Amino acid sequence: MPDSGIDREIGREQEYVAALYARLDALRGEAAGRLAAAGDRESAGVWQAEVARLDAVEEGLCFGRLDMDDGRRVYIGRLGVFRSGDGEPLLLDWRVPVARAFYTATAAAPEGVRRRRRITTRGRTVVALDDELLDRDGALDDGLVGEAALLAAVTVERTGRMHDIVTTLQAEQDRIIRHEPGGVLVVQGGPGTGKTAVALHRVAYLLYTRPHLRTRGVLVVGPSRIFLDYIGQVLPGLGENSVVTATIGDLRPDVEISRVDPPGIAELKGEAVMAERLAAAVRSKVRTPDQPVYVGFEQQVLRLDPGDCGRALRKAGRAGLPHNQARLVFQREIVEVLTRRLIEEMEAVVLTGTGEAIDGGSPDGRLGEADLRALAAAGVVIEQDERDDGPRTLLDETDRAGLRDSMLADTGIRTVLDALWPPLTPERVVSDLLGERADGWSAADVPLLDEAASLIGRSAGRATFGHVVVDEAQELSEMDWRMLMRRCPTRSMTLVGDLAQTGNPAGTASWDRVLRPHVRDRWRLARLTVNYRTPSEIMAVTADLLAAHHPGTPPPRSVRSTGEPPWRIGTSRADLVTTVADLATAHADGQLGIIASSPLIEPLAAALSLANPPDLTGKVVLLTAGQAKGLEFDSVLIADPAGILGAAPHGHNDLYVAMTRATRRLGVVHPGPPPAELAALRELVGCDWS
Ligand SMILES: Nc1ncnc2c1ncn2[C@@H]1O[C@H](COP(=O)(O)OP(=O)(O)OP(=O)(O)O)[C@@H](O)[C@H]1O
Repeated sequence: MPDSGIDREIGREQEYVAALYARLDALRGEAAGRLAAAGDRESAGVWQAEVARLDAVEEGLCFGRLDMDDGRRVYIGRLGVFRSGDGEPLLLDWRVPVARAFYTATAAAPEGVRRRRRITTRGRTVVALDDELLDRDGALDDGLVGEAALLAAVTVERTGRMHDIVTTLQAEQDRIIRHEPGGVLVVQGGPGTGKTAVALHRVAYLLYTRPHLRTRGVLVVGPSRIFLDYIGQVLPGLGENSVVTATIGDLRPDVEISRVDPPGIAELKGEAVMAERLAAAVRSKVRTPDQPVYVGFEQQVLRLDPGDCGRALRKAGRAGLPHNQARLVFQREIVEVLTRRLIEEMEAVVLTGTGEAIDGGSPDGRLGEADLRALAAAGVVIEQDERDDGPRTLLDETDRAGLRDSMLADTGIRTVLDALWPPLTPERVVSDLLGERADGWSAADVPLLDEAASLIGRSAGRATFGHVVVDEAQELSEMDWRMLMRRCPTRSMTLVGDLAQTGNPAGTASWDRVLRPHVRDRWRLARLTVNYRTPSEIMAVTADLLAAHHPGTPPPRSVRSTGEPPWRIGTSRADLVTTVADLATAHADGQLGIIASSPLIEPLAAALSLANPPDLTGKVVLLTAGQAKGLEFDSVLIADPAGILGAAPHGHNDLYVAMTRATRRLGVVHPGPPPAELAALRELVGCDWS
């Protein structure tokens, strides 16, 4: 189109977009008015959310237009806007079915679309239009939709905060986002394939199409607080503010994580067998005596036989309740036995009308002092003139209930009951099992405490969710999965991850292995194959690492090349910090992430005056490979790759994570010879990032 034609077209779209913003402003005014007039907290909450939703869509309100074969024309944007009066749709929400073709139509399968137009706005001004005609015969189809806009989006400078990709979602991503919500959907994909982005857009899609999830709740689990901060703006930017985000540790806010487990221990604590051990530990606290137990109550001595205890234990066990609740059943049973015994004793001394003692009662035919005291303790007062009445049942049901309550409140009886079936706390169960002093908990203890809480019945009131999303799902241990499944009774889940990036030794190498115990084979696998982050030059140098440790895992196809091959610089251990610091100081273009082995973090933070824990919005961000999980930077400098490789059993995966965080440039500084996996990298003598 000649320039004047483009300008005219932009002008026309500007008019349309201006009308949309005018309507949006009117809706905002209306919502603000309703909020101000709201009479109760509930309606204030509703209008508050509506105001936030309308505010969130200011940037990029309208980003597309579809011209259909049948002459219809629809505009697509961040939310649905309707004309006042006749309710005619002016803008379609990207989540409605008609809008789907915006993401999936191709020249080969145009889905009734003649033209797809991308509308780029800055503020409220239309600045560019990008048209694709889909009805041309033989048009090239490389699988990418709106390539120019996509490439513009993926090359933009990073800020330390993730943004939504609603304007450039690709077809393979859209399919996952709109996948039906029931059951477990696993999204496996290499680095940079958009797993996080897709998971978050899926949440927005599900909340829009299944409004009941707003009340049931949606939980997004991420690997760290740093990561949750990184993604924190995406859902609000899509108008969704109602989602709970948490790390696995946050699922038990009452547990303070204050220590790190030694190597190997976290792995053991994460194994599913720990659940059996905890259950056995809880069971072992319940004891059947092998001798009769004598219980004193108000100067009466009552006998409990092992058989009595066994019967009560079995009855409590059959109730199928958690330990502390089943304990109450057990106590009731035992107290019932004791009450019966006591009444037998008492009724043995009741007199007949002629003054005879029945049942071999006392020869003088009177209630003994001890009997009277026991009865008085139970609140049963026998008047003087009643004591010699004839044969009768001494205690009615109210008296018996009073007697049972007194027994339950009696410290002596409670001590006996607690010795047989003690009350438990999760902390005690876990520390007894681990044989550790409870001087603080580690992250791997959290699911153990949660398991123990559910075994003993201390999990009432824990939040559950209608849908759960887990990012970096490969990091969860078997015990973490158990804890998470308890938060999602419907088993409606979206799990995204990459088995080649597992860093946690207790994490997984098989989706089937971790999911089968919970959902058998009722889970679906979807794959993402295109890497939008990492250029082909960087992916090429990770090939050896991937092939060595994950043979058979195809690397994702990079969507672009930069012409900037990654490099490495050798140095001595003594010069390592200075070399890295010099390179960081020389870096000027965009955001730099320095990913270092753990022992280097402190000296580097000191040398470069960098925040530790990291500040993701800084020009230079310093972090470990574990902390870098899920994040990205314009440039990445890896310091001490051998240190990262050797620090953990899955060090190769950690190095793979570190190498795939860059959108443009990757440099490696290694003390001594480079690890074999990186030997093929171009070696530089000095570097200024140019
Ligand atoms: N369709 C898209 N349009 C624009 N940008 C995209 C698209 N898909 C992904 N991206 C961008 O690519 C980058 C990587 O996406 P994301 O972090 O979701 O990948 P990931 O698969 O979770 O990566 P990793 O496993 O390495 O953490 C992000 O900057 C994201 O915004």
